[in-house]
Amino acid sequence: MSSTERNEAVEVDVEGREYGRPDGRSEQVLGPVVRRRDQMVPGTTDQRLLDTRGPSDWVHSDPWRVLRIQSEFVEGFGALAELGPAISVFGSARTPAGSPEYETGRRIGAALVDAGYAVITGGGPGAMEAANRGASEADGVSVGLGIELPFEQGLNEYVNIGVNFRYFFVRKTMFVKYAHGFVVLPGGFGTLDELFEALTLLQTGKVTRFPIVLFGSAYWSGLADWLRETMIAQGKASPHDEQLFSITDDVDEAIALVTRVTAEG
Ligand SMILES: C/C(=C\CNc1ncnc2c1ncn2[C@@H]1O[C@H](COP(=O)(O)O)[C@@H](O)[C@H]1O)CO
Repeated sequence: MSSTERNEAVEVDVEGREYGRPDGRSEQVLGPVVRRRDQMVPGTTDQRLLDTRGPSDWVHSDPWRVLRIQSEFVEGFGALAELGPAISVFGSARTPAGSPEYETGRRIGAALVDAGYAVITGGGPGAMEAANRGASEADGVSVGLGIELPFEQGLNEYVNIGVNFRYFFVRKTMFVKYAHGFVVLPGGFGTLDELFEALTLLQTGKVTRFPIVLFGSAYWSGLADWLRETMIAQGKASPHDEQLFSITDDVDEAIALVTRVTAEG
C-alpha cells in the first residue's frame, strides 16, 4: 500500500520519501510560510539545509564574498561599538622589541591610557605590539585589529580585545570609525597606507576633526618636505593640506595634539 493510499495528506517525493502531515491535514508550515494542498513541497527547511549535497564552488563567488565582507563589518561594529574614546596607533611591524622606537611606542600606549583613551593597533608585532604593551601595562583597553596574511601570524600577547579581519578595507574602516585620531610611528608601506587613507578621508571631508600626529621628526620630515616642496608646490594638493597632520618628538605633546579635538569637544 502506498503512503498516499494510507493518508491523503501524506505524499511521496521523487526519492520515495513521505511528506505532508500524517494527521491528515494538507498543510505545511515552513518558517513564516504556510503551504497547502498541491503547493506543499517535500521536506522541511532544516532538512534542505542539513541534508542537501550539491556543488560548493559558490563559496568562491562574489555574492558569497559580499556576505563575508558584511559579516566582518557586523563583527567589527559589534566588538567595538562600546569601546569608548580611543586612538589608533600605527607603525612598523618590523620595529625590534626593546629598541628605542619600540620603547617610545610603549610609552605612547601607556600615556594614551593615562589620558583616558583605549589604544587600537593592527594587533601585530613591532610598533603595534609596543603600543598594545604600553596600554595593557597601564591597565587600559588594548585593542588589536588583526589581518589575515599569507604567513602564520597571531595577535600580539598584549591585546586584550582582538578582532581578526580577512579584508584590509574593512579593518581600515574600524581604525577610523572607532578612533578620535591617529598616532603614526615610523613604518613602511602598511603604515603609509593607513596614514594616507586618513589623510584622504580628511582632505575630502569624509571625516572631520580627526588629528593625525606623526611621531619622529627624523623619520617623517623627509616625507613632509616632499609633500610641501613637490606635491603641494606642483599643485597636486592645497597648501592648507599640510595642516592635516602634525609632527612631534615629544610623547606628551603627541598625546596633547591627538586628544586636542576631543578634549575641546
Ligand atoms: C612583517 C611581519 C608581520 C606583519 N604583520 C602584521 N600584522 C598586523 N598588521 C600588520 C602587519 N604588517 C603590516 N600591518 C599593518 O600595516 C602597518 C605596518 O606595516 P609596515 O609596512 O610594517 O609599516 C600596521 O600598522 C598594521 O596595521 C613579520 O614581522
